[in-house]
Amino acid sequence: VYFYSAPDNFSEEMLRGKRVIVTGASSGIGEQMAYHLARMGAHVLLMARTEAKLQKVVERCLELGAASARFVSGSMENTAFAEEVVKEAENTWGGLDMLILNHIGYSYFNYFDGDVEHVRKLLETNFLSYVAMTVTALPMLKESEGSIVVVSSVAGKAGGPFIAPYSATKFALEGFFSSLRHEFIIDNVNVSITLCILGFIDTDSAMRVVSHAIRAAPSPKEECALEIIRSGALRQRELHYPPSIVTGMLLLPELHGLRAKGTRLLNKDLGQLMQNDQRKPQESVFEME
Ligand SMILES: NC(=O)C1=CN([C@@H]2O[C@H](COP(=O)(O)OP(=O)(O)OC[C@H]3O[C@@H](n4cnc5c(N)ncnc54)[C@H](OP(=O)(O)O)[C@@H]3O)[C@@H](O)[C@H]2O)C=CC1
Ligand SMILES: CC(C)CCC[C@@H](C)[C@H]1CC[C@H]2[C@@H]3C(=O)C=C4C[C@@H](O)CC[C@]4(C)[C@H]3CC[C@]12C
Repeated sequence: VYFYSAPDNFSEEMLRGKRVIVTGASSGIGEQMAYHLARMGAHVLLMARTEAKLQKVVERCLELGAASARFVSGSMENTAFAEEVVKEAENTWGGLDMLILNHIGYSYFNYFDGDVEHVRKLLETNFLSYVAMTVTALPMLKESEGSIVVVSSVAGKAGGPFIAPYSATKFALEGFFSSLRHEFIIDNVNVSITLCILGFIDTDSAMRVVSHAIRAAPSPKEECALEIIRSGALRQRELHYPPSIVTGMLLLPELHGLRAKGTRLLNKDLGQLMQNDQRKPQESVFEME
């Protein structure tokens, strides 16, 4: 009750002149965060693999009023690149105020196919690179008493069907960063850690992967991006977006008791989805509304 009634004293001025890294900023929620930060007058360093897309996002950021905007392209499958991105911030700004960790590698939405290498690669991209960036950025963040923002998901709080590898990487983030937060408190390290628990958001990639299988209406990526920045600036421990996911999460123990409900999938759509697989969807898993 205290958490949700905490005073909302956010002002966009809080981001003016701040030096912010946004990962996975070439599309989706990361791209929208870059635009909000630009409008607020922050310095932004954007990261993703596709240079052509990043170039366009940087141009738009400059039009919107960013104090400065630049990008580094490369893949976060490689932790050496994670360190390189933070070094770039050090070289250009000599410091850092906010590290927004948002990128993810490609996930399929289907029965776990037994591909252990895919799980390893996803853990490297979605989890280990977050750890590597945090380690390299920590001296600068301690100096500025800055913030780390970690973008996670409802799938990082509860298991659901068809997202086993992805869900594992998001659970790993929760374990690592909530443990680190305790250490910061013990050591009086004034660096905030905000974990963002998101529900279904209308980004192109999410819509491509699951819109045919999930009936729930997705929430808008623009508003989602703003809420992430706001919660980071306010140094909140967790963000839940959209707010409706809180009810779902409070009910989780009950849902588990009834066998993993909560995802409202149409059996009809699911049948279609699984056609390639020649397997029948297990109706019982998806019956509850
Ligand atoms: N959309 C949703 O429904 C939900 C999203 N989330 C979380 O929100 C965050 C953003 O998701 P969303 O905006 O939908 O995702 P997108 O797929 O739109 O964006 C992912 C970003 O990561 C980049 N990326 C992909 N692979 C790599 C890689 N190997 N190395 C570096 N960058 C990479 C992509 O650019 P490029 O391809 O150019 O590298 C892109 O900029 C994620 O953390 C996700 O888990 C959580 C819950 C729900
Ligand atoms: C457990 C219940 C209370 C609520 C379940 C809500 C379900 C429907 C929501 C919660 C988290 C969502 C997934 C997510 O986090 C990120 C991605 C990656 C993206 O590239 C493709 C879409 C995907 C798989 C989302 C699919 C929809 C999910 C499972």
